[in-house]
Amino acid sequence: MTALELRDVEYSYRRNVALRGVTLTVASGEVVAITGASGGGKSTLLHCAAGILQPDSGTVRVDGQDLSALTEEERSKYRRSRIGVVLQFGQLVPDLSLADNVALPLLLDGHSRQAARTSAIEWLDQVGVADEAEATPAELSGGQTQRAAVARALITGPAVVLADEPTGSLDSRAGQELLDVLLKATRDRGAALVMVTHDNLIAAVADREVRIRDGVIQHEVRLT
Ligand SMILES: Nc1ncnc2c1ncn2[C@@H]1O[C@H](COP(=O)(O)OP(=O)(O)OP(=O)(O)O)[C@@H](O)[C@H]1O
Repeated sequence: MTALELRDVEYSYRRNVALRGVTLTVASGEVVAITGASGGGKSTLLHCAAGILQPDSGTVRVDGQDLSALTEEERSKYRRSRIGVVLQFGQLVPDLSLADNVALPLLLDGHSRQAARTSAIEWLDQVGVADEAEATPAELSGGQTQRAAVARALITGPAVVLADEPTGSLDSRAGQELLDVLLKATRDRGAALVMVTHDNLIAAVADREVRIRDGVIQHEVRLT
């Protein structure tokens, strides 16, 4: 089943053209690494796929839903439940505990505080930081907070997880561990995983590598 489909997506920052007609289809359960030199358009592609940026033209479908067909309010609700996002760092709310950070998407979707926290603590356990549930991000390592970011991205059961340099702020060992957690969590749930990376480690575990340059997909390599 197709989890994510970008068709002829174009995006410009004022006169700076970042994507020049990108078409990409990712199946449920597939792991795709987006690679390429700096400035090629990797992050812009990810932000369009996440519904954070609206393409100037072309369509983005997540789990069959055309994001541009939704109102802004519908889109943000859809994004929250069907799209998980993991960034390089700094994604968690600094004043909230890990448990409250991870519970947040469920609270915003109207779940009770107790149900949201119970689920958050289960998720923190799955990503290996349940003992740190009541600590705030500043009290923890980069690897621990990134694990919580993975839990927060997955707690709503998204069809697609989009990760922008998820291991970029970590040393190689913590990076490898985070990658293992991210791959397992998405595979267990059959979600598609699309990761932007400079890291060969990530490209090596992906099913497919998509290289982008000057806003165009330069080539795709199936790795498995
Ligand atoms: N907020 C912005 N305003 C104007 N131009 C931007 C903005 N963000 C990105 N760009 C430009 O869009 C193009 C694509 O940038 P993008 O960040 O998507 O590339 P990238 O491949 O992710 O780069 P990097 O690997 O350095 O993160 C570049 O020319 C960049 O300068």
